[in-house]
Parts: sequence; structure tokens; C-alpha cells
Amino acid sequence: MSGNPGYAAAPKRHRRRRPSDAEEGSSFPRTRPRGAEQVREVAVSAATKIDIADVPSGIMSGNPGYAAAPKRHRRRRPRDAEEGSSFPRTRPRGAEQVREVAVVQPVATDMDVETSTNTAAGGVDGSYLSDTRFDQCAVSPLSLQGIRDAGYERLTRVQEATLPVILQGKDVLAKAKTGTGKTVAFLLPAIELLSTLPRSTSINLLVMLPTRELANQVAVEARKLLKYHSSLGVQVVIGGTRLPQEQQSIKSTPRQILVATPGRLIDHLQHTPGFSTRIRGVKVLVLDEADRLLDMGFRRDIEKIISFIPKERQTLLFSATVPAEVHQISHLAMHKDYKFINTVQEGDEETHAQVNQMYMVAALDLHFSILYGVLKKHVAEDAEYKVIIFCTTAMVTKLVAEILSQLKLNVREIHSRKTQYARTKVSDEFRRSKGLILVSSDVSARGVDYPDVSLVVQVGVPSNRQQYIHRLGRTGRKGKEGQGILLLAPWEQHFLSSVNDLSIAETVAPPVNPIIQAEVQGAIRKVDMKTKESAYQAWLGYYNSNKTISIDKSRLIKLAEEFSQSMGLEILPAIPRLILGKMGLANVPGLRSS
Ligand SMILES: Nc1ncnc2c1ncn2[C@@H]1O[C@H](COP(=O)(O)OP(=O)(O)OP(=O)(O)O)[C@@H](O)[C@H]1O
Repeated sequence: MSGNPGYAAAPKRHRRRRPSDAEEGSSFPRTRPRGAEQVREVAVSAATKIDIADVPSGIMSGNPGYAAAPKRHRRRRPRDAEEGSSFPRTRPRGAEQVREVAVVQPVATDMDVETSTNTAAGGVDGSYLSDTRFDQCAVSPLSLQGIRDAGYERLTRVQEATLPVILQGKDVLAKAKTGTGKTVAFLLPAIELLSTLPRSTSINLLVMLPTRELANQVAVEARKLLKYHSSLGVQVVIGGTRLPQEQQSIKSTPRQILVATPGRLIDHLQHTPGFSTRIRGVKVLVLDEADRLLDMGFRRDIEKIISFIPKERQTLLFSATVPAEVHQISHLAMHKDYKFINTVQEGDEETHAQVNQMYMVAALDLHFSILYGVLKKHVAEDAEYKVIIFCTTAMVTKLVAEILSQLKLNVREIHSRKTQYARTKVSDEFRRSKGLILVSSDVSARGVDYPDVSLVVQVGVPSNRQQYIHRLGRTGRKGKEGQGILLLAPWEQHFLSSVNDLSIAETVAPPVNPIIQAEVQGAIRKVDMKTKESAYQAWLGYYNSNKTISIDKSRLIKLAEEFSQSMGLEILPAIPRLILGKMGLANVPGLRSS
């Protein structure tokens, strides 16, 4: 697939240059002393005690001996910080730091920061693989056989950076770009630990993650590594499946590794006999997509689950995005001397250089036609196309999927309103296929590893910067090329300021000619009225929860009306009074209630 999108790139490049200086830390023995420059880095990076401890390299038989790369740092953007840190501050703050803290809340200071700087493998963005082979590592022969059968020879960079530290028994918070092997990075050392434990019916490794698709995928990866560990097994508990069936299988074949979504895990803690006793055997807890799990949506569930498992355990938090708030609340799950291992070099972007990122700004009523134009072009150019379109909500996803199906594109849809059976079926099909377009809500945004996705389109503003990065990360995995397009309405452009450090360039939308427009309008007319009404309600709910857009309610209502017109509706759909009340829109003029 060519990385060249073929759209005219507008001159404006949405990228800010950062000052570059200070040196980088390494998870392996340093070659240069750290001095004043590092202290300065502490001052500007707001937050962290950068007290880089050398990691014994004995765990690897060969010393990779990486050269420290020159470091560039970027100013952090303001974020919705949740609460202050309970960590004591150990270093005096300089003037710059105080200025930075005014923008970003203070975060954990009592941890070690490791930054992996392996550039040995080269490439535009550096390869995702390191030079270290698995057979050079202190890994059991049983695991090595599984790794070999899986076709893995060298460790990815995040695996190389985290393996020795996790094997030492440390709590680790790790950040690495999307599609670079974080799953194996936490599974392998955890399995190594489990293989040394006496046989029991307890749960020894608990992996929590935010979506069902991701849970199934992590279990598949675990089974590859466990292939020759006959005494270890993995079990998945996820919502959307029948609880009694899961209870039966938990009872009949208790496994040491449990992969779970938080809601269903709580169901088992409350309703499955003996489960809360078994979970007291947890030795390793993994929060995959840690920032998502620790945000307000899941936080209570996670706190509750953690209260059931022993404090004496090792905890691993992994994600491609680690906003400052995660450091602040990491004490919920981790020992305070945890290590932060960041394989995204300072000054490097959190997204992949080989993914061509573009954004288009166009009036809302043109979005369906533009999307159709973009897809037609992409399908014509790439016979092996594999596209994911992210929409704002489940019901908008359904709408977009139905419109595109009417336009005779080869489309599947996946979102939370589908049965788990349908979700799994579509997900499996998309993983195996080429020449397919998956229209998805954020259920596919994080972690899901579909090979060879050629294009990711995000229609409408993503919920935040992290979600933009994770969605985009469904393409460009394992060092491959990819394309990302973000389609915004003019009033959604405020989002661009949160990604202006990424290489995202404005591009001109393909022209919408009258033929395309007529085709799209014809397709929209064929879509069921119920789908359109549900999409309108969901759209309103989504943008009402967007702080920037919902500030002015009368404007929000007008924009929702624009959306309704873009679906060809002449009369605004009515929304149940109760739902309007829940949205805080009960008495807002311009809405119809039922
Ligand atoms: N050492 C390795 N060598 C080659 N391929 C690997 C290796 N480790 C993992 N992989 C493969 O790389 C792909 C991406 O891995 P994974 O899904 O764990 O990425 P990730 O970093 O967790 O991505 P995301 O941030 O999107 O969750 C998977 O197909 C996995 O099987």
C-alpha cells in the first residue's frame, strides 16, 4: 500500500517544533554521566523525579549498549487533571517547573523513569524490533518454544525494555506506541513467574482490559505463549456472554490466568461461589490500556476489584498513552516505587512516522458524501484495502454502516449495541479479510490487533487526544505503513490544538460532485427512519458531553438540527423527556420531546 494519500496537502502543517537538547536515559547501563541537563529536564517535564536507576543487564546475555540519543522535549498541554498526587516531592522545583505545574497538575514523583533509546534497528521511525533475540534472554525453554512457534525471533523494543525490570519483580508503568507488542511484554514475564509457582486452583495472573474484543485477543496471545506450559491455562470473562455458562466453566476448569473486563469480573466477585477466594491468589495484576481503565469511567470498578486482591503482588500498567493523570492515580494500583518505562523517546511523537495523518474540515452536510468519496478513491487505489471508520457513538456507527452498505461498499459494523456473538464474528472476519470496511464505535479503538489495516478514518471529533492516537494506531502496526484521516466540521476544529504536536497535516477533501451527492442522498433515503432517529439522539448526547461544544446549548441544538438535516430529515426526531432530562436538556428550546 502506498503511503501517499493522493490528496493535495494544504500548506499548513499542524506541527509545532520543540526545543531540543538534554540527553536521554536508557534502561541499560549508561555511557555518559548525567548532569545539569538532566536537572533541567526535570524542571520542564513537570512531574517526575527522574532518578534513573540502572537496570542490571545480566538478564540479557548480550549488552545492547545503546548510545544515548539526543533528547528533545515538548511542552505539555493542559489536560483535565483529576486530583493531586499523594506522593511526596523529593526535589526542589525550579522556576520553569512551577510555571509548568500551573498548566499541568503535579504527578507522582517517587518513581524511576526509564526511557528506552534503542535506535539500533534504524528505519524512519526506528524499527519496532530490537536487536535482542528471545533465546538470548532469561526465559524458560517452554516459553521459548511457544515464542518460536508464534514466529517471534527478536524482542520488540518495549519487550526488551520491560522484560528485565518485570522479571526483577518491580511494578512497571510502560508506555509504547500502538502495535509494538505490549501484550507479549506483560504476558511473557508474568507467565515466567507463574511457571515457578506450585500448582493450585487460584487465579495467579489477572489481566484487566476495557473491551471484550481486546480480552479475547489477549487470551489468544497468552495461549500461544502457554502452548508448552501444560500446567497453565487461561480463561476469559467478558460481558455480553451468559454468566451461568462462564460460572460453570470457571468451576469445572479453574485456570491460573484470568483475562477480564471489569464489569463482568465484579459480577463474578458478587455471584460466583468461591471466586473471591480464588482471586486472593493473584500474584500479578495487569491493567492493559491503563489510562482508559483508570479514567473516571472504570475507576470505581477497578478500585473495587483491587480491594479483593492481595496488596503483596506485582502490578503492571501498559498503554500507548500515559497522560499525567495516570501517574497521579497510579498509586491506586502500584507500589510507590514503581518504574515508568517510556519507549517513546522525548521529542518523538506518540504516533508512527510511517502513518500519514491528515485532517479535512468540511460542512457537516457534506460529511457522508466526502466519506464516500474518500472510500471510493481508496478502494480503487488499493485492491487489498482494509479500512476502519470510527464514528462518535454506537448509533451513529449503525447509521454510517447502513448508508455505506446502501452505496454497495463492502461494509461490516461493530459497536456495543450488537450482540457479543455478532461482535466476535465480525471481528474475526475483519482480522482475516482484505477488501473490507469496518465501521466501528470506540469498541475497536484500543488494543485490537487487525493486521494490515490500510486506512483509518475518524468521522467527527474524537473524545480526546488519547482516543485519536489509539484509533489511529489500528493502522501502521508492526512497522507497516498506513493512512489516517480525521474528518471534522468547522466547529470541531478546536480539537486540532490537542494534537498539534503530531504530524497531522490539513488536506483538501475530495470534491463532492452532484452525481456523488445524488447517490449518497438516495442511499440515505433508504436507511430506516428508526436508525436515523436513534443516530440523532446519540449524536446530541455525544456532543452534549463535549465540554467545548456544549457550552452554548442553543448552538448545540442548532448543530444537532444540521445533523438531522444531513440525514435528510425534515422534522426533528422527538426524544423521550426522561432522556432529555438526563442530558440536562429538559427545557432547552428547539428540541422535540416525546
Ligand atoms: N517479538 C515480536 N516479534 C514479532 N511480532 C510480535 C512480537 N511481539 C508481538 N508481536 C505481534 O505484534 C502485533 C502487535 O502486538 P500488540 O497487539 O501486543 O501491540 P500493542 O503494543 O499492545 O498495541 P496497542 O497499543 O494497539 O494495544 C501482534 O500481532 C503480535 O502478535
